[in-house]
Amino acid sequence: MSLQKSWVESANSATTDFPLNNLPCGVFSVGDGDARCGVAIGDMILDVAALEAEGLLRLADHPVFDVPFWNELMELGPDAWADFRSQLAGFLTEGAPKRYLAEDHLVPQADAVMHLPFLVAEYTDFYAGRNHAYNVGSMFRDPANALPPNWLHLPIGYNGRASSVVVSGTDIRRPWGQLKPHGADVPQFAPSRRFDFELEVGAVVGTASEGMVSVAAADAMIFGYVLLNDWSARDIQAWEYQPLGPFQAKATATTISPWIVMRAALEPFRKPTPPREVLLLPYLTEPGPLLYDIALEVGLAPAGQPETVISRSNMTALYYAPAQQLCHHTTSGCPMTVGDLLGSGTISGAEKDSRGSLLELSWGGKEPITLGTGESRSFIEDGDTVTLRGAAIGAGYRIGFGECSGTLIAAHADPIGAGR
Ligand SMILES: O=C(O)/C=C/C(=O)CC(=O)CC(=O)O
Ligand SMILES: [Ca+2]
Ligand SMILES: [Mg+2]
Repeated sequence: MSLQKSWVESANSATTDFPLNNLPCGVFSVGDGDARCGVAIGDMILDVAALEAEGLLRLADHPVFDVPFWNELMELGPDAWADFRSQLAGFLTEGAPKRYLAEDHLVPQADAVMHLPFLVAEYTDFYAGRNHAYNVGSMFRDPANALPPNWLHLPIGYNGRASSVVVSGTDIRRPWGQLKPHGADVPQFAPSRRFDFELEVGAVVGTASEGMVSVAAADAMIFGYVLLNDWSARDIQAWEYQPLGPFQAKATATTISPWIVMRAALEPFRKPTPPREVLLLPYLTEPGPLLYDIALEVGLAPAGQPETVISRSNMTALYYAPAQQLCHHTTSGCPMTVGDLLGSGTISGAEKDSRGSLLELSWGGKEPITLGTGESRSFIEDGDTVTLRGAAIGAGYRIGFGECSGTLIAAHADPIGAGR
């Protein structure tokens, strides 16, 4: 696939995240205006809510963009998603006769504030990166048996909190929690001292299900993907997680990118999951390539300082693809809902500088990393900004997500106003 040219000049650059091939879905506002659905094109946003309101864009017999979230388009299903993309191409392609209709509805991204792009119905986080699972298992448990016995047979997950999901740019407050420092006899209630990020891709479920669905059907249910940072308090996690898994450690916040990249935009970049180490049960086998070649990176910038890229990874390091996770999620008959968000699990590569969390990069704090500024980090410090970026790289173009960024701010001095 090559670059599809647009008359929006900035969309034709090899460095923009948003060429015509992409057309990702976001929600934006300008000044005091209402939040509305828009599509990124180069350094602009096409106001699709305005196009629909003027009768220039029509997807159903009722409006779907009269609300500031994408769930109503998702609900129409995959045929409508494809129809939407082709109607947009009719406005934005180089030489498009309908150019003049779209020109009035372009807004510079620089003037816009981005909001959560969809109503997050429910949020599940998986543990599907083999290197991450191996590393965490080595540190938290037993290096000789780092992978739990079930790990190579099923995608492990836990039910997270949809209410924790925030859009890029939202400050994250360092949480308090119950934790038990190494060597201490009793737990304490204190601000987390080992606050971390997790580099993940989130799958946005666009079609509801009842009963079990196959892996192939699950793949078709996915509307698109976001970058996702599952902020994690490692000290709270290490103390609380047995036997039911993460709870408060991962409930503070989950940051997603402002743009949902639709599945169609990623089709040219499909890649298979890595070779199986043990045969999967038939229901989980991969019917065709289910991952995408998406280069990922993490930047960390101390307050007022330049950023250092501290990790480079790729979505292809996942052992279980989102479609396998979604299929497994439905095995119990669990109904999936439009707007369900599935975190992929932390995507760590095999190399040291491709690890997707500070827990791994600093090996539990034993090997702090050095930033370009000369400072070192074991975990995130107050004022640090962590930014995830990701893009599938084509010939002369890239399909990106925009930045998935958040700044850690100091813990409340006294979270329940009761003194310490
Ligand atoms: O092995 C554990 O105790 C769990 C570790 C995690 O970090 C859970 C998690 O969020 C899964 C992931 O992002 O891969
Ligand atoms: Ca996670
Ligand atoms: Mg979370």
